[in-house]
Amino acid sequence: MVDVSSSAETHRSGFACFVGRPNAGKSTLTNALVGTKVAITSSKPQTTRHAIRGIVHRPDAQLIIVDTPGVHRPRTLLGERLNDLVYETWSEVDVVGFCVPADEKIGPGDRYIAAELAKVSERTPVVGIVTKTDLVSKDQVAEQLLALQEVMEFADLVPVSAVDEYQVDVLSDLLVQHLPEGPQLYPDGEITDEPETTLIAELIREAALEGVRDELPHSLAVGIEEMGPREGYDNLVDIYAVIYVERRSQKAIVIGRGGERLREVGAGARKHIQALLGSRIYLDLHVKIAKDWQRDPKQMQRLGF
Ligand SMILES: Nc1nc2c(ncn2[C@@H]2O[C@H](COP(=O)(O)OP(=O)(O)OP(=O)(O)O)[C@@H](O)[C@H]2O)c(=O)[nH]1
Repeated sequence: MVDVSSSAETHRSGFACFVGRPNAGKSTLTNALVGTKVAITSSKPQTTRHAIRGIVHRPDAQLIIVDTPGVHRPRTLLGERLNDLVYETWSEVDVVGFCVPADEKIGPGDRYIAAELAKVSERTPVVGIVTKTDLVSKDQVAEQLLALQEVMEFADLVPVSAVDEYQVDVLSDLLVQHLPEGPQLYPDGEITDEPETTLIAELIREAALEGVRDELPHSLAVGIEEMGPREGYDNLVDIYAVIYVERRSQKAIVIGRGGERLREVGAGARKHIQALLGSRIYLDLHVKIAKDWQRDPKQMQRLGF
């Protein structure tokens, strides 16, 4: 079970994706969750394999819903074997929503997805979602929930209707409860075509602050020096980033004994960046001392402030 007792001030942020056979209602549900207030354009720069489908902005959380490459497309799901990228995405997001429509019998397609999902469910919680409840009776919804429960072990089960907006807020709460604590990653409002590097820098900053927030309050910034797909590779993005600190002592904290901490920072950031981009990344992290960068307008600009 998830912890619902945490304080109201806790802010969570992270990633989710929906899976389910074609027509299960994934896109409609994403739109219902995101709502109309925040219009989300699918930001899909070159490096991004799977687009961000929507961002749920809440006072207490930010939930970024990403595509699973290959899985959302009709046909590939039943016909072909899922590729490695799908498993990677499933293990990189914080929670997966498995959608099954209320008005169709659970079939081999659903069982196939469930069996594949079960392989990652130890790492990533899976929420079972019965969609389109407005199309059937209450009894049928109950039956479908029972049937779904048989298919695999779920972290939570919930019936929803995107059309009636029935329990969409409940689903939002459930998904958010599986996210780690973290700050708002995207600004409110529409996504522009610019923020990919901003978000990546923020993910690295978050990972760098993990556990040492008190020691490194605001004196840490991240700059993305260079980023792009590696030539000759189908699915690999190189990212060169610099973590800027103000003092030698802070540099030592970030790097840790024998570089151990920096490796952890890299691993933590990589997981979420891969979830965001939908491709493998090579993350080159350096720590530099930028003395008093907070007071230097030139440096501030370079760091995106
Ligand atoms: N009645 C009703 N219809 C719904 C609901 N959600 C989705 N639909 C309809 O179901 C159909 C499929 O919905 P999508 O959201 O496109 O399904 P999807 O899972 O994203 O489909 P793919 O992109 O093919 O994988 C559409 O015609 C939707 O209008 C719902 O809550 N109630």
